[in-house]
Amino acid sequence: MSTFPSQVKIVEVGPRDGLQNEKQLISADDKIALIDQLTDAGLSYIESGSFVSPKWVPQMATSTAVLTGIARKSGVTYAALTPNIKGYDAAIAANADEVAIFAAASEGFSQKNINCSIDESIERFAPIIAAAKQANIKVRGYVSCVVGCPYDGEIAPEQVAKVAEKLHNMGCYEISLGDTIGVGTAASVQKMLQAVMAKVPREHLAVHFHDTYGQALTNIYTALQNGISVVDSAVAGLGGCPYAKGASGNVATEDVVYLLHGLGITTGIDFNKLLKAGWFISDILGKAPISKVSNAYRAQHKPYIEE
Ligand SMILES: CC(=O)SCCNC(=O)CCNC(=O)[C@H](O)C(C)(C)COP(=O)(O)OP(=O)(O)OC[C@H]1O[C@@H](n2cnc3c(N)ncnc32)[C@H](O)[C@@H]1OP(=O)(O)O
Ligand SMILES: CC(=O)CC(=O)O
Repeated sequence: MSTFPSQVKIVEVGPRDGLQNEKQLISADDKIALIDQLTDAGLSYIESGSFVSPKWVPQMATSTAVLTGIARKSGVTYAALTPNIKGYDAAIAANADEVAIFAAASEGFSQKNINCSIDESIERFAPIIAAAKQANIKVRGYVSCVVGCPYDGEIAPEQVAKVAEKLHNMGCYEISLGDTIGVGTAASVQKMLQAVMAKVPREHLAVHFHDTYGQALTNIYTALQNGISVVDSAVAGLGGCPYAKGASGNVATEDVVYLLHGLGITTGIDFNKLLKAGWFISDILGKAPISKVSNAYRAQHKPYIEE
């Protein structure tokens, strides 16, 4: 217990990772309403869009409208994904507070996801880092497929460490380690974290688990035991990647907050407002949240815990 951080920052990726794979196009207004509710619930970091090719990810074509339409709250970071300098310029024009670049630990996924090799992707990111440095914009880095890849299979922890170190050395202030297809277990995640922490200090690491095999909370617990204090999650357990067939949603923010609060770890999040935000977007999508916690509260308190 004593090794756990006393406070955890949740990076809410629902409006981006959560929605990017939804076939039904969600309007900018609905995305704005979701982000505003998440802000009101106390999330301090909300990945609000993605400036990628709309031909590749049509759902994210509203990102300029979304980032320019939200009610910004002081102290909250509204970030966006940027694969190249074109995306960076568009994100900054839309007032993104921060950007995130995204590499992969596997060549197969890098090719399918961003149409280039890992080394080429690092080259494409260099101008983003340079421009962001000049503009005083922080850059977050992702490494996808940190345990397994839908194309290349099992991924060696040393390969993850190599890519994470590259992103860290080139100027990313934080590296988010993504189990894109959710195959990790406590044992494989521990091995991967050990290899990465030998190259990048844990203070600069975040974890990003998809829950395909139901292991996400256990894997987060493993990361917390390693002193990692930044966790990515998506409200209502939304999510999936268009280039990782069969991968299910991100771990639900509701489930993560329930775990953290149960451990006495503070998050600054109003749990009830978070539940409401999850039901708001799930109603629009026509399905219940993929969060056991949220469904349990709904069943017991109909529809939420009334204040
Ligand atoms: C694990 C995860 O969840 S990661 C997130 C999910 N995955 C993604 O979002 C990846 C999406 N991938 C992509 O958008 C693409 O692979 C890219 C843009 C990164 C690279 O695609 P490429 O086809 O190699 O790009 P290229 O530079 O050749 O440009 C092709 C077209 O895309 C357009 N384009 C390139 N970058 C962008 C951008 N950032 N924003 C909008 N359009 C863009 C170009 O203008 C060009 O348009 P045109 O055909 O009308 O002339
Ligand atoms: C960029 C991401 O969304 C991280 C991942 O799931 O691989």
